[in-house]
Amino acid sequence: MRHRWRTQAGVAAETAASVAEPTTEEATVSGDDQGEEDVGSGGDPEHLIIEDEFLDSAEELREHFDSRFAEPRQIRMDRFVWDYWHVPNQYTLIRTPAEDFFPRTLYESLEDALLSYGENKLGCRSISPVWLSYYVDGCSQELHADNPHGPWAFVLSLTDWERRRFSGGETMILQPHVLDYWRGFEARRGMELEDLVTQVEPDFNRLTVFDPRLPHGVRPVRGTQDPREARLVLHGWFTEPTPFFTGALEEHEAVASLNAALEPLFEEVATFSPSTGTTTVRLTISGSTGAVTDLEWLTDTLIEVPGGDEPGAVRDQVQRTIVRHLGGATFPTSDKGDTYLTMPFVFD
Ligand SMILES: O=C(O)CCC(=O)C(=O)O
Ligand SMILES: [Fe+2]
Repeated sequence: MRHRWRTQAGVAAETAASVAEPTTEEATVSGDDQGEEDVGSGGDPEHLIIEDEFLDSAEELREHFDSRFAEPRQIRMDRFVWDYWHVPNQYTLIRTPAEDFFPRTLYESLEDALLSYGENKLGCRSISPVWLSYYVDGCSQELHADNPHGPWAFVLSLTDWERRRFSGGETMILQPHVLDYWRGFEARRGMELEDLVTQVEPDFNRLTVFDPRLPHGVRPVRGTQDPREARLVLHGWFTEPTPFFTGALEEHEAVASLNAALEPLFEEVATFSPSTGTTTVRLTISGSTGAVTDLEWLTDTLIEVPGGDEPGAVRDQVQRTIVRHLGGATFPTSDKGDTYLTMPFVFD
């Protein structure tokens, strides 16, 4: 769920909206009262984002993979690039670095698309090296959490899911309520797999982006031994959450104003009960006034660490504080137009 907040000047960020998710709610604020009743990203944290039809070159990547396996009897040096990765009772799959496997321009089309998605939607400026992995009969990933890897994991499927001849292969992600099991426990209600894990089918060209702190895995694949019929995915992590400017102002022109707003913001947030996760907002900075005219919540995985002084309050406090300090910031003006700042806040 994404909400949007606007200053009184109320200039709609139509250009920003074209690169951002559609918003579901807006709140107009007036004067000094910054509409604080309505400012949050709203609701619960969001741990899963699905983008279908992600990549223009997905078919070409798939064709390249198929061509390398087209003649099983033919010995070519480029066959010998695969790592059979087996950690007993944990990971079994066949993988290779995507950068080495694909022709350069094709790989760059993938990398460019992931990098610009990470910057625009998540505030992450980098990606880990991308793996290309296939899953034949017996392959799976048991539940695990990739905590140090980055705020978001991604899986881009090149699997011909509609025509698959295997079972399993869904990405499974533990549902957040399972990690807080006793709070919502209902003694009379049974639970099965679908109540405990979210399963995401790797449709062809679907980008699944998820919070890798949640225990997750890949359901065991059964039924094919042929790589051309396998579950086939590109996967890795979005990393380096840092501010990202597009539009009129260059980073070096805006960074002093940003830091002036961030300093008191961080001081205030440091007094709150601990929380963990990443919240990313996008600001629209008016070229003519230097004021912030729009603040949009892009992603939000913030979880309150249990045991704090004021249970349930921290997400709200953090969001209000971000809005108050960043919404009130003033940047240099620019006759080149507006500037958009994607700003991730990492709490750990
Ligand atoms: O392929 C997937 O669906 C998940 C991949 C994953 O969790 C990982 O590589 O760590
Ligand atoms: Fe993982």
